[in-house]
Amino acid sequence: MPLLFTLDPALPLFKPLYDGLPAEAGALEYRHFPDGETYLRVETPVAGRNCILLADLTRPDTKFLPLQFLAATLRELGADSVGLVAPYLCYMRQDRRFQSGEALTSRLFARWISREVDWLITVDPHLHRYHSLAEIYSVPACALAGAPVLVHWLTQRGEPCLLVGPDAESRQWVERIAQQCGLPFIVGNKERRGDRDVTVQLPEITAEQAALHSAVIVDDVISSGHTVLQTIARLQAAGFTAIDCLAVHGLFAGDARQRLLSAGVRHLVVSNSIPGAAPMVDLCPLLLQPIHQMLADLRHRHGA
Ligand SMILES: O=P(O)(O)OC[C@H]1O[C@H](OP(=O)(O)OP(=O)(O)O)[C@H](O)[C@@H]1O
Repeated sequence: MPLLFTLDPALPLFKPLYDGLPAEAGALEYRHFPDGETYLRVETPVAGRNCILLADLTRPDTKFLPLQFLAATLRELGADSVGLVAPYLCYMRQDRRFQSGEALTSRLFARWISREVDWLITVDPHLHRYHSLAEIYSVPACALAGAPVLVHWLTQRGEPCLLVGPDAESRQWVERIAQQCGLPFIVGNKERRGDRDVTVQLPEITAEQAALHSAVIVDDVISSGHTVLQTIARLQAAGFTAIDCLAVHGLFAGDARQRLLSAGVRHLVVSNSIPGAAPMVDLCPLLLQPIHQMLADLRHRHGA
């Protein structure tokens, strides 16, 4: 049976994964010395075992080094393999040098992760200018689509609505979700001038679409919230009175969540990829089979 480790047992996906895999929970002592450096001790014997690390990679600059220590220590202690389940994969948006001299952090981060683990599973990792994680990750890396759980939420809600993708990139998931739910959709056009400076334009809304009065904005990530705020403003100007927002990853930088609610979002729903206060849809059913598959592939590669 594999061992499931995490540096943060309060992660919303830890217990569902532990219950669903099945796996044995790996015990750790993890704390910080008074100067802030990490102390880590692996308490469960790991020699000859397959280890799965569940990690929250939001604000990765403080979380990545402890994760590296853990992965490297598991290997030093004889683990057969170390796999990473990072439902939200950080450092995917700097996917090219937009200006000369910029650090290509997506590629550098991928190189470091690929050194530490045998495989990676994540959900909707902002594959925009990259088409596959294999372009930057040198270990088997599986990018799952969160769409099925979003479809499930929309289907259960059962309210006719217009689905709205804020930008060209969102077409890939909005179109698929709309087809599966039998709902109409539109896709906007976004111009980003800075971290918190975006403009979203929506195509002309037909009388039939406007008559729905209800819209659901669908996106992969909410960070500063400005993409969604712009989209809300355009929808309100078009007469929509019930606006919901459905996203896979709710980063909610700063006061983004409050700003969205103040702007009039009725339901703000994200997945349990990231701990937070928003209502959540559960990614666990998506993750279980791919984790089994990664472990089976490993056994196959090792000739077991
Ligand atoms: O909440 P926000 O701060 O607005 O960020 C969230 C938005 O950012 C991402 O797209 P991005 O603008 O990075 O698209 P790009 O890949 O085209 O640059 C993402 O797909 C969201 O639409």
